[in-house]
Amino acid sequence: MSGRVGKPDTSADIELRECVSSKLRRSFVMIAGAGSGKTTSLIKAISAIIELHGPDLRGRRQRVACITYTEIAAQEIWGDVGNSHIVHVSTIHSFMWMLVRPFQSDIRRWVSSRIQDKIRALQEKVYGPRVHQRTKDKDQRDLARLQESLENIDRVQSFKYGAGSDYTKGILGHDDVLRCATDFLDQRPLFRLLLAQQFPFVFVDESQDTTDDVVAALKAVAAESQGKFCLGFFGDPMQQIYMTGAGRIEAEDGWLTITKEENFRCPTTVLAVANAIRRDDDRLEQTRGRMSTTPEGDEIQVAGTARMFVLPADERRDENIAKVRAWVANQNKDQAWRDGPIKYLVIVHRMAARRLGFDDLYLAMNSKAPAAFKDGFLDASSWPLRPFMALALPLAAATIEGREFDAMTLLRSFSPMLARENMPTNGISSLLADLRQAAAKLAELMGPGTEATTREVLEHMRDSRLMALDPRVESFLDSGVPMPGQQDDEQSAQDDNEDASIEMRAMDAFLACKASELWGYREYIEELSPFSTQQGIKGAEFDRVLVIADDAESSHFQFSYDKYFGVKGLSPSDRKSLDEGAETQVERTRRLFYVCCTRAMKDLVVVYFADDVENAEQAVRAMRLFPDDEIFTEAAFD
Ligand SMILES: Nc1ncnc2c1ncn2[C@@H]1O[C@H](COP(=O)(O)OP(=O)(O)OP(=O)(O)O)[C@@H](O)[C@H]1O
Repeated sequence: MSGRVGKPDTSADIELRECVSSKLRRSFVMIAGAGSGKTTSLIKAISAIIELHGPDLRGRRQRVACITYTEIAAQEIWGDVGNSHIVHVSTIHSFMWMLVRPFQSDIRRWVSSRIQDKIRALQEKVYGPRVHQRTKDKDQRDLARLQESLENIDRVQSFKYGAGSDYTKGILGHDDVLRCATDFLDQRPLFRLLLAQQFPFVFVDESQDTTDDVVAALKAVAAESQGKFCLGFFGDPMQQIYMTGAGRIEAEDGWLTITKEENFRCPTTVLAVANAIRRDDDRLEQTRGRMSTTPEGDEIQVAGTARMFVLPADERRDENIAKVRAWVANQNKDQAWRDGPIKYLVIVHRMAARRLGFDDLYLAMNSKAPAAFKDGFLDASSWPLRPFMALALPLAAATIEGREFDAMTLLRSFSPMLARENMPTNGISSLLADLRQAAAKLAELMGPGTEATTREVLEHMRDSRLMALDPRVESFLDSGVPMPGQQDDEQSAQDDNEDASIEMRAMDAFLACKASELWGYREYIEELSPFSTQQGIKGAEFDRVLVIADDAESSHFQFSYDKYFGVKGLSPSDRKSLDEGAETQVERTRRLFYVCCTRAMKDLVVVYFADDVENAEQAVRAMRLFPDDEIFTEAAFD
């Protein structure tokens, strides 16, 4: 077990232990700031449950459910609780799928009605005057496909959860799984009872980004099984990153609200910045800060450093970042700042994309692309990317590196040719030879430095049946390469605000990208590069953090550092949002900035690239987030 279980108890840990140990179990909400040890408390509570109720739970074949945000976090927490089989740690999607999976005939009914809804939506769709015929043709093909799926749904033997929904093949995608499970929980008392009986303890980490529907569904379970079921949400509304997140979750009657005052992660200088950022939001103020132990055994506060640079948003960005690093290395007498491991947090990938060679891919999936593409680009979950992440890249790598066993394992998982129902009784060796040849061709197409496009790779995967593609991908492959003038132009896509046109434009750009760009993208996504997205570092911590605030290098509609720092005024649409009581880019950027700054365990440097440095410097000083003498411009390098 890692050190988290062994951390000293806080008063919150004691309250939590009471919730889980008493005969009448109590649900709770733990709301606390960054680095306050929420995940640590969660792990300690699970360990307490194993200790107190382990044999009882085993006897009744019951388990503790712990829901986390990513598979990586799930593995870490499971390791922290000693890989105990009484604990089921997973993402919300995997958890929900585990619950619904046994109810295959109910799933079939649900899928039928979902297809009918989609058919109705397409039939009732009204097109703007500028939408191109190609978009309408694509919708007609999608409609025909859905109608065919509906006719064939009874032939599906069993439904599975997979990447990208494909109903005819019995695959439910991420969205479907959540919708299906929350519908079941909402409409079926028996389903709620079953959840409570199988999992008398359900804990949700990073609960601020759990959707309202999931929160409501779990609360409904708790309401019906009071005393026997313990539901716990661990979260911080200030760390909500996704627009679909529930934010602050309110405790219900009889629930306990647990708070934690301290921050155990950040040194005092960084903690002061964190508290200042929150001053403009919920005013939560954390105490203590990171401690270290002297050789004499005394605990002392770690000061660390927190600095901000305002630099010109010009072509010298890279050069200036190198200067900042060298300057901090000298000031801190810490060589690592010059050439050692530091973590760059970039708002979106543009900056990383340029440096890692996936600029076209970045533009296709971000510039004027549908919101779902942009969001899904951040964690590689968007459907056009999935065939590459799941199969094309790992299979090409295994083939190039001669890892036969890995290549075969991938083919077994993905190729419909090797599915049990398609296996020939004889002639397997020629089938395998065909697949090997197809894998070799894929490696050739994907190889670094080749000119093949993502379209060519996807067509090859489809034609050689290396993988059953998502029908949405197939639909775009079938639409063919746009002829000059055939593409819905940017302006018309925007004017009509037509999702279908925007999606088609983005897909045309995506399918024209060089497939080899995906290697750099994967390196980035898998955190093999020093860059991380500001959205992707939930729960993480690093010694040295460099946050890059740069609106020009991003095209993300959700965030604007210029507006947050007060350099740019609110737009009419921001004002409209404010009038309607909705949030603006300012609140969202503030939360993102908070998450970033609070990852630092030692040193924090924020570099803000601004068009008008003088004006930006004044605005930043006026915000009083950093002490006056810790805000610098290029003059510091002289
Ligand atoms: N009781 C404690 N005593 C000392 N250190 C602790 C304690 N609880 C947590 N820590 C340390 O504080 C750091 C932050 O803990 P943890 O990741 O659990 O916080 P968190 O609230 O989940 O953070 P965030 O919301 O920012 O992701 C970790 O390095 C952890 O080891």
